[in-house]
Amino acid sequence: MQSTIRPRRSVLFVPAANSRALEKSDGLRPDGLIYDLEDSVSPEEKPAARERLRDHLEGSAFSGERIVRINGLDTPWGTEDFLMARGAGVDAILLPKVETARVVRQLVDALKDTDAPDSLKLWAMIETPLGILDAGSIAAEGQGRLGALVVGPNDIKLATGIRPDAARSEMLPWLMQIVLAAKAHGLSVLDGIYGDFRDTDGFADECASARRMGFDGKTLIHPSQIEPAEVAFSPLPEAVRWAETVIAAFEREENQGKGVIGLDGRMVERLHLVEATRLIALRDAIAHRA
Ligand SMILES: CC(C)(COP(=O)(O)OP(=O)(O)OC[C@H]1O[C@@H](n2cnc3c(N)ncnc32)[C@H](O)[C@@H]1OP(=O)(O)O)[C@@H](O)C(=O)NCCC(=O)NCCSC(=O)C[C@H](O)C(=O)O
Ligand SMILES: [Mg+2]
Repeated sequence: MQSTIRPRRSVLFVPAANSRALEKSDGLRPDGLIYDLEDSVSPEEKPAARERLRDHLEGSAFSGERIVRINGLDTPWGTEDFLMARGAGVDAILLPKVETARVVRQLVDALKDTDAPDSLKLWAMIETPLGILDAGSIAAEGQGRLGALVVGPNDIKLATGIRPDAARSEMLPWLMQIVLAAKAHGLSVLDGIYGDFRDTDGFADECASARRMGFDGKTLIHPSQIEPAEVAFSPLPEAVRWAETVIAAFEREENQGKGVIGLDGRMVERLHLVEATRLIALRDAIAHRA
């Protein structure tokens, strides 16, 4: 299990080929930024984008979580991207199109015996049929290095040919499989992007459904999506009140040592105390975000 809660409600992709977007990202306040070297960067731009990103990261003022999405290791750019990201002082390296546990193991090993800090995590995008089928083994292979699974809906659509409805009904079993794989191994899990960035109602609906499914947050493509994502994935005031009540009830002298109590006409067990404590920790982590 993760020892500290880190809010990952809003994690914005920033194309490393776009110097204006890089500059702009420094002044934004999502929980995290994913600097992208993969799909938003054309093959011709890849080497220059990597150098631009290296320079940017050196002087970046962004205080949230910083992640670099590299190209796949089976591409001409993946290894150099990985080496650059490893030395750039970021929080995580996001691997695209992860299909096997072997790839995770390879990169976990590549970080051993280097000066990469233990705090440097790997994140894995699950966005192909094989990746979805093997999500459990991928999540299991992290050896403490893997921090999160991230859904890639565009690649899933490309690889499968599905045309999901607005509620993503056709995709739900796959999304839930990814959520389950992450939860089974104590990883964060982030929902994929919502491409129609002017459709605010559609975005809000998708965030709400992602939250119900158990996602910790959503990856984003546009600054306008940050605030609605944070609203959707923050603890609701009534949930905070419930959590405080549960914690206070279990602290009462008469409830010491009890596994189950009645509270306002409802059964409350110690597992609810775990849930309440986690919720308060998330609320506090959000409040204390740098
Ligand atoms: C989608 C965009 C190309 C739209 O850009 P644009 O038309 O310029 O939008 P706006 O004019 O509304 O932008 C307003 C200002 O905001 C800045 N901006 C826009 N997007 C970003 C961003 N992501 N990060 C930082 N800043 C951003 C603009 O520069 C404007 O600033 P100003 O000049 O001051 O007015 C664009 O939003 C974009 O490129 N988004 C990210 C695209 C991306 O990274 N794609 C790859 C990741 S998603 C993916 O790969 C899917 C996944 O793998 C899967 O399989 O599903
Ligand atoms: Mg993708």
